[in-house]
This record gives sequence, C-alpha cells and structure tokens, in this order.
Amino acid sequence: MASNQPAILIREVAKRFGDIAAIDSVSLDIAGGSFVAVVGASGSGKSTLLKTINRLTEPDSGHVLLEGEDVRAAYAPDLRRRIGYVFQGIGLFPHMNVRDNIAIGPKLAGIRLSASRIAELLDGVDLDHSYALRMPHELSGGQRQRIGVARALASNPHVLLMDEPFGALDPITRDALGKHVRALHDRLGLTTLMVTHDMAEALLLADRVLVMDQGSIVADSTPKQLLAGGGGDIAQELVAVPRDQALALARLTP
Ligand SMILES: Nc1ncnc2c1ncn2[C@@H]1O[C@H](COP(=O)(O)OP(=O)(O)OP(=O)(O)O)[C@@H](O)[C@H]1O
Repeated sequence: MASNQPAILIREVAKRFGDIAAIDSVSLDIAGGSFVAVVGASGSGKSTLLKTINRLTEPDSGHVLLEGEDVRAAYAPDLRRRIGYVFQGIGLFPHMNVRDNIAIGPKLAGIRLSASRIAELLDGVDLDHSYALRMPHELSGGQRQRIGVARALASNPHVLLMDEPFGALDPITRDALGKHVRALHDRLGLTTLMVTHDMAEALLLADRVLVMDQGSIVADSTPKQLLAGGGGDIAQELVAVPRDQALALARLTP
C-alpha cells in the first residue's frame, strides 16, 4: 500500500431504507494505523456506515476502497476475512468451544489454526490458554467479548471494525477491555473504526472522533479539538455529558 493512500476511502456513499436516508452521501478518508471513533444519536447511521466497509450493507451509490481496492470487486467472504468485525453480543456459536469459535473464519478458508496460534490470540486478549476448551456458556460477558476480539483478529486483518463492542459490559470491564483493544491496535498496527454511544470512551481511546447526525458526518475532530470546544453544537452536546459528570464528581470529592 502506498504510504499516502488511506487504508479506507469512502466516497459519496449513500444508503436509504424506504424514506430514511441512513447514510446521506458520506465521504471520508481513514489513514492507515488510525483509531477512529464514530459517535452520534441512535439511528444516526453509525452501524450502516461501518457495514458498507465489509459489505454487510450494499450502498445505493458511492464507493468504498479498502487499501486502494473497491470492496465490490472482492469476494465478500474474502473481504470479511481481511476486516475484523466485533459487535455487541458477539454471536459465538454455542455448541463450539472457544478454540473452534476463534478458528472458524480461517477454517472456512481452508486454513487450520495451530494450537500455538490460538494460544497467541488468547494471549492477545489477556486470557489464559486453558480457555481454549471452554464452551461459550462457561464465560462471562466480558470474556465472551474478548473471544470476539480474538476471533476478529484470527485472520490477521489490517482493519478492525467494532460496533458498540463494550456496550453490554460493566464499567470496570469496559474500561479495561477498551484499553486492551487500544494496546492491541497499536501493537498490531491496525486501522480501527469503533462505534460507541459513550463520548468519554471515544475521547479516551481514539485519535479521531466522527460525529454522525441523520446520516451525515457533522464533526470530524481530534479529542483535543473537541475538549477545546471544537466540532460544532452537536459534538459539544455529546462532550458536555462526560465533562459535566467529571465536574459533578469533582464537586463531591472532599
Ligand atoms: N435493515 C434495515 N432496514 C430498515 N431500516 C434500517 C435498516 N438498518 C438500519 N435502518 C435504519 O437506518 C437508520 C440508521 O440506522 P443505524 O443502525 O445505522 O443507526 P445507528 O446510528 O447505528 O443507531 P444505534 O446507535 O441505535 O445502533 C435508522 O433509522 C434505522 O432504523
């Protein structure tokens, strides 16, 4: 990949569902190696935008390039192996143990993951190797999400898409897993897009924050710019939530 070429290039992508413009002509470049958070109200088009990248949604118009290649030119299962995808309630196969769940993507491509590769993937999400033989129902919600991340990384993708990956977790697990994923992103040199409802999480983890409203990107700023008051009114409404909470806590602190 040429160094000046974005890892993901989105041009005038639009998607309607009946009367609703889920995405209204979005154009966007995502630099390789960046960690980008996508925030915005429910129904603003965040998930739809993410899914146009791995073709879980086909846009009505516009195009998406992954490392310079139009995603429509790729065979969809191959494309999805090149793009890790983590979503809330990760959807592990209940009748398969952790090892087989992690190995499913490569297996469908005819590649058998070695025990040492499974152990390495478990290490990556900070789980002991013994978890390989556990069944999904024997895991906590946080452990299941970790397995989801390990599974998403099993095919060595360059790009990781995460849709509310930590939404259902308690705040302490959520915080720890967020930091862990950011460290994995840095170590593996990934390009990561993460949808979150939590502006604090976006500000703390991402290099760049996109704010969506009614199918459009209304702010595209760094956390520093947002914390300095930039990004416009909709972004600032979202930034006000964690800021007001931090101020309220500071006032309560003896
Ligand atoms: N498969 C679908 N069929 C019909 N409408 C859809 C479909 N997928 C999404 N939509 C609509 O498109 C709009 C954008 O949905 P999307 O899931 O992208 O929003 P979101 O910002 O991710 O929301 P949330 O934060 O609630 O997950 C919404 O109005 C939604 O109802």
